[in-house]
Amino acid sequence: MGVKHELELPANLEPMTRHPKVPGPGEPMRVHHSMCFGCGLDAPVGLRLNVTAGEDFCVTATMPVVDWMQGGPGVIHGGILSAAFDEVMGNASILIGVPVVTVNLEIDYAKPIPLGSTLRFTAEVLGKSGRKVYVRSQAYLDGFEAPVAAAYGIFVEINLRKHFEGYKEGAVKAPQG
Ligand SMILES: CCCCCCCCCCCC(=O)SCCNC(=O)CCNC(=O)[C@H](O)C(C)(C)COP(=O)(O)OP(=O)(O)OC[C@H]1O[C@@H](n2cnc3c(N)ncnc32)[C@H](O)[C@@H]1OP(=O)(O)O
Repeated sequence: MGVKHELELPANLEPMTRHPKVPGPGEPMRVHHSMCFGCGLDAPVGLRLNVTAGEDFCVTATMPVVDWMQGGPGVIHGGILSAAFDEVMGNASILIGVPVVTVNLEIDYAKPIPLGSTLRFTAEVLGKSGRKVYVRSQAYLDGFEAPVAAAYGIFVEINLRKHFEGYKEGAVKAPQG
């Protein structure tokens, strides 16, 4: 069995528009925090995902599968792949201009993913309903036509300032200089 889930979407999806200030197709998405495990370049350990804006509500990303990501011998840890999907899908949500956090993630792992390979991700926002944003992502490896893994995520719109109130004091800061 490969990728088998389909996300059940509500009937009352709302029309979406791409935010006018997000990067254009082919341009890199902005790093939302330099110490973010998913995309930050100052994070001591992190995925350092490079996400590129696509057309409409789509993004793409690539991720080299390096040794510290190992789970089973010679293959990626499922949690690392899940974190990568989370980051890529979160970036797709940015295209509609809504600050979100993840509330639900579902992953299909269809093939073992070897260390030394490079994963290619696609993600697209499928729709928005109230505060909920529905996103799908797929991961590909050279040599396989079908996705080697896939994910569905539900993200919920937040008030950015209020959501992180009380946590920011404990935030890890980027090293200076
Ligand atoms: C950082 C910005 C930069 C953007 C950065 C982008 C890239 C970063 C990507 C990584 C993102 C992450 O990992 S974020 C980190 C992991 N996630 C979190 O820490 C989130 C923790 N959860 C929460 O703080 C809370 O659950 C909230 C604030 C998200 C929601 O709480 P709330 O405000 O009280 O709202 P609530 O009524 O509960 O939920 C709102 C709607 O969502 C639905 N809902 C709630 N939970 C679920 C669920 N598990 N599955 C399905 N649906 C759910 C509810 O039914 C409701 O639907 P209805 O009744 O309205 O129909």
